[in-house]
Amino acid sequence: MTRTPARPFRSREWFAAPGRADMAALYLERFMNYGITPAELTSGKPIIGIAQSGSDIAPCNRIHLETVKRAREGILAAGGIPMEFPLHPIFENCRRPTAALDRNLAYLGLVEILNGYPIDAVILTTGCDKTTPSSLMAASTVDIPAIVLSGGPMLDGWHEGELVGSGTVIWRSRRKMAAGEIDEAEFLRRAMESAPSSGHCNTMGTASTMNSLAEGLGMSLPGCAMIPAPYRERGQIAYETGKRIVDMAYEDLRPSKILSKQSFLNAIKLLTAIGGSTNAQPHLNAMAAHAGITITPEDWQTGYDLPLIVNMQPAGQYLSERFHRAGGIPAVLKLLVDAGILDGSVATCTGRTMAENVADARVLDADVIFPIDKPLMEKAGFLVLTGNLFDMAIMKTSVISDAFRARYLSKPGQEGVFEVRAVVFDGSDDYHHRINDPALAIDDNCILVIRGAGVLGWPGSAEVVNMQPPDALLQKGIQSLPTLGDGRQSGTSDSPSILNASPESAAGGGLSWLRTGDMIRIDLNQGRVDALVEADEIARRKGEPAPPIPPSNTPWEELYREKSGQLHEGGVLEFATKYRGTGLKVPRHNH
Ligand SMILES: CC(C)(O)[C@@H](O)C(=O)O
Repeated sequence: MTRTPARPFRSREWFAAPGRADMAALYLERFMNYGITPAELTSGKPIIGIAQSGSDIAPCNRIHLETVKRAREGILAAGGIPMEFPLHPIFENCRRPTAALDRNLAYLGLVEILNGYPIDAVILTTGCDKTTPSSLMAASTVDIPAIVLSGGPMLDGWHEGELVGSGTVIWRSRRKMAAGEIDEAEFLRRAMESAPSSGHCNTMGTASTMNSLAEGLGMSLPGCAMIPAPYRERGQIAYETGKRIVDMAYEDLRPSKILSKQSFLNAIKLLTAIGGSTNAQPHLNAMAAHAGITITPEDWQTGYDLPLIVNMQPAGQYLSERFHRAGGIPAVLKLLVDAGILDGSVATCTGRTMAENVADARVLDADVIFPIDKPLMEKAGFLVLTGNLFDMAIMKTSVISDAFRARYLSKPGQEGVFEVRAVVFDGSDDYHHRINDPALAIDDNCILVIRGAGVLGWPGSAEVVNMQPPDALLQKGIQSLPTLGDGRQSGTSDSPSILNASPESAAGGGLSWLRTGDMIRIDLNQGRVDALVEADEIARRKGEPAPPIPPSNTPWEELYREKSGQLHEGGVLEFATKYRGTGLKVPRHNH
């Protein structure tokens, strides 16, 4: 039976090359050198790209060297032709000066590949933090049928009978080491045991968050996000994803037909329910911007009033393997749709609505997924903040500890309001160099502030705002101080920082004139953070030299700085957001 695609496949423009038999021959011949026959390429079957994000330097995604084998079989079984190609690698832990540089670079590269080659539809292999947003940003720009295949998290990590989650264990052990409770060898053992298998972070860090949100946006098959990388179901969903993308190619089911304002609002709400990463804020904004959708600070605030229902580190207790067995993202979506919190009518890659996809999903472990009316925490979303130091920053309220609440947020008659003395650091070298300097006299009336950590400053925006207190305070049992910065922090961190402050210091934002010793008033009820500095003094300081930032060290750093916007708008290459649907036109011949 021959199937007629809803829109002629773009690969026909290459391999049938109407009126240009010479070009068709040139396009066809080199694919044969690895065994594809001209008959296959001219048969009218869709060519399905597989954007391979795994490699030795992208270990969180390395599982995709395996998953794509099953994805290829799914593609072939459904009547498509697979063509695998590399995505620029992104490895959050290791990439210096920051992996944020790679998100926009991988985006650019993927756009050019999808646009410039005979690809009719694409599987986006995702895993580590930024592989998901960069791929989805590109899919929106090109707007050919696209589906996310997550690589999945690692198995749960165990150390001496206790769960140890990747990332989270690093920040917790770092504090223990500074307090003199563990040595370096024990630190490494904990880190190693938190990462027991292939896959990305097993906590609700940025990787799990972004893959969960891709599922929540309807861009992956239901259940895809949380299947641990080594599980048999991972190979099975790779096969199903391969089959499904062929159908999507025939149906011409493109990202623009799936992604809507409503689906992004759903994602913001899902983010609260799962206790997801603060990095989701710039990434969701970036994905929306490339899809032609504006997400405002008010839209972000709609997530604040909602409950946390997934009991996963860093906000909760468990890790992803247990969450998967508890029902994973489909079970959470089902609860949220049934409670009327999510709009279940949104489109998804299955061709069905979100509500239809999750109709049969169930919670299988009540210790991990809580009911909406008896959640782990009420009002657990990101608090959106503004003030004289920035236009927008966020605070992840689900990680505020009882000790932090008692110390800062519970002053009788003034709940949620506190004043603290700023100790300002210019980047993390400065922080590490001076944090234990007794001359700074840091105590628990201080807020640690880091600047020069944003898009322009670092460059790229670094995960540095979860600064820990000086060793002397840790040794006295003070686990955290308020922190503020124009950078990001790890999604695996349990620090209730005020972060992603934007515009950043290097763009002339308010943090640029802040001085050590200034008092800062934080009013969580009003959503404000203000330095208590008179207007004429602020004006005087603005005339002084700006805080130092390092020069660009590579050509891309320079170009990235020139073209990227601020974090509250997603930190995207701003000129790029006007390009949408580029794949609907086929570029002219090259010879
Ligand atoms: C653990 C990392 C590297 O910090 C990141 O992956 C995140 O979760 O934000």
